Amino acid sequence: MLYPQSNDARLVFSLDGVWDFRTAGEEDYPSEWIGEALPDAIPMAVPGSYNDQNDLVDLYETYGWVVYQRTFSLPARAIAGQRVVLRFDAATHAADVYLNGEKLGSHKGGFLPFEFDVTDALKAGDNLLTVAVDNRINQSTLPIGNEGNVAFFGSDNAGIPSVEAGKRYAKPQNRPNFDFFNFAGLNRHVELYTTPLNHIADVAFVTKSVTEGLGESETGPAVVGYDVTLAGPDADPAAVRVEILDEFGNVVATASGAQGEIALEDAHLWNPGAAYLYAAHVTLGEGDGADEYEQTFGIRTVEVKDQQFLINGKPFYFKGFGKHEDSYFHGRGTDQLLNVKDVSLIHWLNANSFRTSHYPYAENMYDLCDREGIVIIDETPAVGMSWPQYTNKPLFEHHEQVIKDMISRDKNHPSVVMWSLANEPWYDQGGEKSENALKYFTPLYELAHAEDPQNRPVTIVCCQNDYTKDLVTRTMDVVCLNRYYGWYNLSGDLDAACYALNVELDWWEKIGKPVMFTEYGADTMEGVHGTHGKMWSEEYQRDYFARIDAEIDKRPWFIGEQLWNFADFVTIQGTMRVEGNRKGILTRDRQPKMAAHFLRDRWAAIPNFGYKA
Ligand SMILES: CCCCCC[C@@H]1NC[C@@H](O)[C@H](O)[C@H]1C(=O)O
Repeated sequence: MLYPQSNDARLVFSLDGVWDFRTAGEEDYPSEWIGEALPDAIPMAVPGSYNDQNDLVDLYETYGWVVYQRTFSLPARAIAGQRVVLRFDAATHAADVYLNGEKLGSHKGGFLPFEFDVTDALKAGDNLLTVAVDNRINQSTLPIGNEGNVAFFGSDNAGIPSVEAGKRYAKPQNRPNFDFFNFAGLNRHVELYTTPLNHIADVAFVTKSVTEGLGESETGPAVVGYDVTLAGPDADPAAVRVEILDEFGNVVATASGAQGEIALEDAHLWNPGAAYLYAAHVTLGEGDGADEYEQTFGIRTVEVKDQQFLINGKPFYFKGFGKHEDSYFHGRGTDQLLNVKDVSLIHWLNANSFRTSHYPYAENMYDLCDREGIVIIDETPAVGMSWPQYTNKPLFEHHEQVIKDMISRDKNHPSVVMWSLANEPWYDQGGEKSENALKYFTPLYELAHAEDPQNRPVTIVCCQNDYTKDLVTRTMDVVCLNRYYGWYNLSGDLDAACYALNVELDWWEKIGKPVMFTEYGADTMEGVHGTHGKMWSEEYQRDYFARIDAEIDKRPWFIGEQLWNFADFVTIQGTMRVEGNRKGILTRDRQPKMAAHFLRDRWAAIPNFGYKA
């Protein structure tokens, strides 16, 4: 799905700003709100989660529907004869969309874009846009919500009559089976855009070959494949032209036709830490009615081979973290200033990568990472899964759609090097053997490979299950481990933690796949210290990474360290969370804890390539 773009053939009208807003409740929203002005509305900024934007109404505890509304008008001369499309970069978690009282449609899933052709639904003058958004999560949504139970890390004394009576009495509420606050609403940009009737519907770029071994500033022959998808009553593939522009805007190659291959003699490769972006200027037809779209792309290859993760044929070492889209006031809302600041902090830390834990992030961040040479593991919102899900067919079908939509949206980003199907699906306990999980995830693994024109590696991020019984993780292209030796187990004892880690790594060595950490860490309250740093102190977090890293350095097939987390972030309230999860090496307002300085020095000495070669 192409991102909206203004150019000689297209216009974009942003609908960001302050909308009208009402909470509606868990059952439904009043039908009279659909086509009339919202009564007693409060202001609500878009993009942004609604949860933190108002202190008169407790929006933190909202459960069910809220309704956003605004009017807009478009210049008739600007849209005459054009398609007009209404696009939501995301609406969390489900949305019903109405224009001038007529339902345009609905969308399920809170982290990927969806759009409606509104060409025939628009009227002259003011148009009334009403969007109902439902924040409920359950056993059939991604992410997973508990039903009639407690949230992940929630506290309980099940079975005690009074406690059970209290749980029955409690008002209906979301019980996330995941460890981040369920920020919701129109978290991302909303826009209208135009295209000609015959238009470019999608473009895909694939690096077919490069000159391997090129130094980061060297050039050499490369071949790029392209595929332009058209739409419209008489869109003609023979009318497609492609110009490839280098970073200075010089045309370095041209092609015609909707599909083909382009050979570049002096190609600059996209490398971690040394990004090089080309722009493909795609046109359909000429003169009035012509369409055009400019798509950036990078020339690079990605491959798993001999227990190494190769980018442009060189063994890459992941240095970085899991992150969240999470910030004061904005909640999970797109905050491009924070994206720019976080990228600067990734550079300051001498890191080179992150995982989009635990959902696809806003496109703006991937664009930034493309130009800054930061590597991304792109993850679906499948977090909190367990044995009830592996036989849930409607959920499986939703999961398939999410994978297709995520790959369709992100396929051209050179920064994206691997797809993560899920975070920490739970396998054992409860009697579920992971055979059901294997039957659930194997088709999704194959789907991700099939959907991706670049056929990137596919993984699943595994939780601290019994790895000897985990039939799924070992089938992935890369073994991604979330491990907390010295925190959730062997707590405070880093000697025992390192011993246990090595027992497990000895086991993985026999599996013969590349292995990396996608989570490891310790909750840390900034300002808590000790000469013999105990848990929650800054010294303990630093010592934790120093000791664990010394162990993984001994394993040549251990290809990366993405710790948990880049920064502190908000979760549900609970006995194990102090204003959220404190495993950040930065505070939520992005100030470094002691471990950040340790890691900055460690990572300065670890090259992007060849660390273990
Ligand atoms: C036994 C519990 C295992 C929890 C594994 C650790 C969790 N992984 C997923 C993340 O979203 C959580 O924030 C992290 C944690 O709790 O800090």
